[in-house]
Formats: sequence, structure tokens, C-alpha cells
Amino acid sequence: MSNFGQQLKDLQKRLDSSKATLLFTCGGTSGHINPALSVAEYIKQNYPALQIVFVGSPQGLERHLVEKAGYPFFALPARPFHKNPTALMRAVWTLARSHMQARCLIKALKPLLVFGTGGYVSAPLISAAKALHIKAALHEQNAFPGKSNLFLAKNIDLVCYSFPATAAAFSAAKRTELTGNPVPERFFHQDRCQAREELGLDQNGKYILVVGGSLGAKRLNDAVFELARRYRAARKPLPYHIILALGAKGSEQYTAAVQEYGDLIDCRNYIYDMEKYYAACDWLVCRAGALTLAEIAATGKMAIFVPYPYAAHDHQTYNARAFVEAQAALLCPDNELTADFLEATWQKLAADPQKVEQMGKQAEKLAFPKAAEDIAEALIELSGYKS
Ligand SMILES: CC(=O)N[C@H]1[C@@H](OP(=O)(O)OP(=O)(O)OC[C@H]2O[C@@H](n3ccc(=O)[nH]c3=O)[C@H](O)[C@@H]2O)O[C@H](CO)[C@@H](O)[C@@H]1O
Repeated sequence: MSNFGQQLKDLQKRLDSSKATLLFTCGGTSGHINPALSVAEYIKQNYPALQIVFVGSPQGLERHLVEKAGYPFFALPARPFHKNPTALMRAVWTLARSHMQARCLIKALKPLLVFGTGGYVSAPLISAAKALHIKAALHEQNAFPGKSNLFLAKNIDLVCYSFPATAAAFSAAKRTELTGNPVPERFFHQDRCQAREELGLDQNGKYILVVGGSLGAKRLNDAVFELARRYRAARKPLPYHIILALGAKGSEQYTAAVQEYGDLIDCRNYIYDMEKYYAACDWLVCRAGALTLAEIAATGKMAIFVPYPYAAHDHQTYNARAFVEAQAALLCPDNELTADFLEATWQKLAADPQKVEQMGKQAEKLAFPKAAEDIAEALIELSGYKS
């Protein structure tokens, strides 16, 4: 039996035939997976007669996170497109195979709808759903939609989007809804004093959280270590605390720096309770991934965004601008983020705590506390499901 056939057989054994099924796609970063999981969680709790199957690519982080959250995962053989002609041909062939397998999967499971939240499998699955006249919906996390979502949105039943300015891009969809990006409830109920106490931090200290998205950011890490090097050379302690999340990818390359400057900088490979760190810090220096922005809004913090310059269509700059225009954040282009910049900003912001607080309050106004519920309810309505 083929790998596809075996996977399908295993999945069917696991599914409850008395329940209706929804198919969700998910991508390979936390920014893609977390929103889909939040929506799935809402549906699981409020619509127990429905079951959700996640579809993703076999190589990414998604299988691990989805299975850890207790949902079935089905892998389709999708790959990214490359400029290299051989890799491109392979990607086109894989896409075609993936589309055929998506059709078989849909015919076998008869889902009420297919919901695309990103990832390489979104295109084959949504296009297969459209071809088979199954209801289809998308969620766009970023302020500037990717090519794939723009293409798939044509004539789709529903697009949920996250930044007001994105609406116009989806005019070819049958219906659009501004829902925001889902953030777990716990992010909305944090208290700074309590968070500092729980994390063992000084109630009167100044804390700057530096975080480069789920994978980390070399530019941010290097600027922080350069700052530490200067203070060490001057034999002075830093006048503020820096908590640096090095990132899940590549933290080994900083082992020597962590050993050398670990007494000046609080270094972590990956932070698992981000909500507490957001709450405890005075402000952040971070990439402008969609989920990071949504979480910052939920915790009402001021941030200095350093958009990842190689993100598709520079979408992180568009994300950041939405906050900068609302006077909720500052923007620093990647090539200007240096130790000097960190030092100068520290001096400016430490002298103006009201500004920091005011920007945090502006950020709070950009939060979407009901995003998961709004997306889930829009999907349920679209699916025609009656409880
Ligand atoms: C490099 C790139 O193209 N990244 C994209 C990717 O997001 P990517 O996953 O890189 O970044 P996001 O900001 O969207 O999400 C990061 C997530 O990781 C969590 N986190 C991070 C560090 C840590 O130590 N602990 C931790 O839990 C954050 O709390 C957040 O939930 O998909 C997002 C959504 O489409 C896009 O906006 C980003 O541009």
C-alpha cells in the first residue's frame, strides 16, 4: 500500500465516524501554527460533535506541534518553490501530486469545509476543495498577503484577515471578515508585578526583552552581545537588564558568547511562557512577525520593531507600520539595529517613561481578544453545521 493509502487508513481508524470533519492546513512556523490551533481549540470546546484534521508538509515543525496538541495530522508532499530549475521542476511535480492526493483525501473524509492558515499545503488543499465544490476559507495573518493567499482568495467563500488595511487585497473573495490573529487567553490577563515575582525579577529594575521570532534573529543577538562586549571592556555593569531569546534555530553558535557574557545578559534559547516575559519587561526589541504583534497588543507593550528584511514581500515592515502609524511602536530597519542604536534608545526611553506607557496603551487598542472565536464562528456558519 502507498504511503498515502496507509496514512489515510490510519487516519480513518482514528476518526470518529459519527462526527463531521473540518480540514485545517498549517504552516511550518509558530506564526502559522498557533492561530490555527487556537481556532481548533475553540471549536473542540464549543462544538464537540465536530473533529478537526490538520494537513501539513512532512518536513516542518507542524507535525510535532499539532500532534502535541492532540489533533490528527495528515502529511501531503508539498515543497517551497526555488529559482533553481531542477528544484523548481521538482516543486511543480510535488504540487501536482499534492493536489491529486488532496482531492482523494477530501473525497474520503467528506469534510464540511477546508480552512487554510498557511503553509505549502494550503494551495493544493484549497484548490482541490474548490474543484470539488467544498466550502473553503482562508486566514491571512499578515498586513501584506502572500502571493499564494491572493491567488487562492479569488472566488473563495471566506477570507478572515488581521489588519484593517488588508481588506482591499481580498476584494475577489465572496466574503471577508476582519478577525485579527488569535492569541491565547492567558496573554490578556498578565500583571507586571506578579510576572516579575514569578520570574524572580527585580520589581524596580528596567528590563528590555529582545526576541527575534520563533527562530531567533542573528542581527538582534549580535547587537546585544556587542553591547555586552563594550560594557565588559569598560568594566561597567549594564544600567538595565536585557533578556535575550536567542531562538530555537542556531542557538549553538552563541555558546561561547553566552559563556562570556552570561553574567551581563540573561540569555535563553527559547522562552516557553512568553506572556510572562512580555508582561514583566518595560519594552521589547523584536522582529515583526504577525503573532508577535498580536501578543504585544494583547499584553499592551511598547516595542521597537526590526522587521526581518527577507520576509516575502517585506511583509514584516507592513505589519510593523500598522503599529507605528497607531503610535504603538517604533520601527528600526534591520541594517540600523546596532549596539549604538540599543544604547541610544535606552537613554531616550528611560528618560520618558510616560511615552513608553502611552505607546503600550496604544498597542492594547490594536488587540483582537475574540479573534479565535470570531474565526471559528465564521467557519461554523460557512460550514452550514447546526448543533
Ligand atoms: C521569518 C518569517 O517569515 N516569519 C513569519 C512567520 O512567523 P514566525 O513564527 O517566525 O513569527 P511570529 O512572530 O508570527 O510568531 C512567533 C511566535 O513564537 C513565539 N516565541 C518566540 C520566541 C521564543 O523564545 N518563544 C516563543 O514562544 C512567540 O510568542 C510567537 O507566538 O509567520 C508569521 C505569520 O504568517 C509571519 O508574520 C512572519 O513574518
